[in-house]
Amino acid sequence: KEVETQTKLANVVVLATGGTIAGAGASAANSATYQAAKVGIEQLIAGIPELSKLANVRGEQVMQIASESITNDNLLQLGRRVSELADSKDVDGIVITHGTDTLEETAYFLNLVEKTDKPIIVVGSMRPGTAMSADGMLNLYNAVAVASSKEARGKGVLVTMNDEIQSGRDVSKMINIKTEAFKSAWGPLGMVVEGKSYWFRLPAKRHTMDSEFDIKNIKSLPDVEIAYSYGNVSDTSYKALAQAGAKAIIHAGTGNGSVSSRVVPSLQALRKDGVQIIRSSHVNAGGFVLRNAEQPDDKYDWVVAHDLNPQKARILAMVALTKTNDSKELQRMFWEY
Ligand SMILES: NC(=O)C[C@H](N)C(=O)O
Repeated sequence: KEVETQTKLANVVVLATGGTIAGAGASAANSATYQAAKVGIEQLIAGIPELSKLANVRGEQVMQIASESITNDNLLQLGRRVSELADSKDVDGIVITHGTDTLEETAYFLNLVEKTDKPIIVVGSMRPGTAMSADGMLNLYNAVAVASSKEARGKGVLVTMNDEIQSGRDVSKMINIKTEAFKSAWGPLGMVVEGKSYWFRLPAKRHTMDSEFDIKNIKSLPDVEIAYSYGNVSDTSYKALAQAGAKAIIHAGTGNGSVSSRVVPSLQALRKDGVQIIRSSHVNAGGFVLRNAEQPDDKYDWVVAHDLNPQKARILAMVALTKTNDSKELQRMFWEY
């Protein structure tokens, strides 16, 4: 009986969505030229026999796309399936294989809306499985290792890339050609080595069980768009996005989410018309936008995204707008999540 309990393996479901981890190239030398989303989940799992020592693993192909093409409907579809599995008592952990281009967005979305403390791990690769030194196998092995561990419970949605365990909220694709592509301004939470995880810190922001958002109550996501800022920027894109129906515009600002004097009047006018203006920063290694520091946000009734990069700010804005259109409430959410 004792032996039986000791060797009881966790049940882990791998939900496959495509990406380079399911990619295939013409030759082993093709590490960057290949087609994403080609290989099915059964084949990926069969390629790593060592998984069977970590957990009882089964796969499900939810979609088969390159992650740059993920839509809001795809996010909702995936989120609902994760939620169903998390509610099942036969499932101990969930892994999602995903393209790396928007992996940080999906991971943050799930971190906000999944009401579970079971491990949810999002994983991708930078090289297709057909390439020399492909990174997908080990990344997926690590993801299953973390998903099947008790220590990963209650830590929010996690990402395992390059031997690191990152918070899905903080992590971002910072480099697009190296296998050490994913980093967080605040550092990884831990490491996973030879199938064992080593933890060093915990996420500080609200997530999953402690979140006020629930995928079960989200029918659709509102239109939130991003406008990129730079020297000599004009208001053309901001106005066009609002005209096309954006409920909020994420200002992907320079530096501290600063706003060019050329576009300030237009952003004020858009806010008066009901569009939420959310100031974020597009600096590479981690923006940090403070309220009323670069612009009088109180006076203009704008929101700041704090340390969320523009693409993560879009995710939180969409989810938040399913609950409220009050700018003070939105700002509270941007501080708390
Ligand atoms: N490395 C990758 O997965 C990139 C690919 N374009 C994707 O996001 O699906």
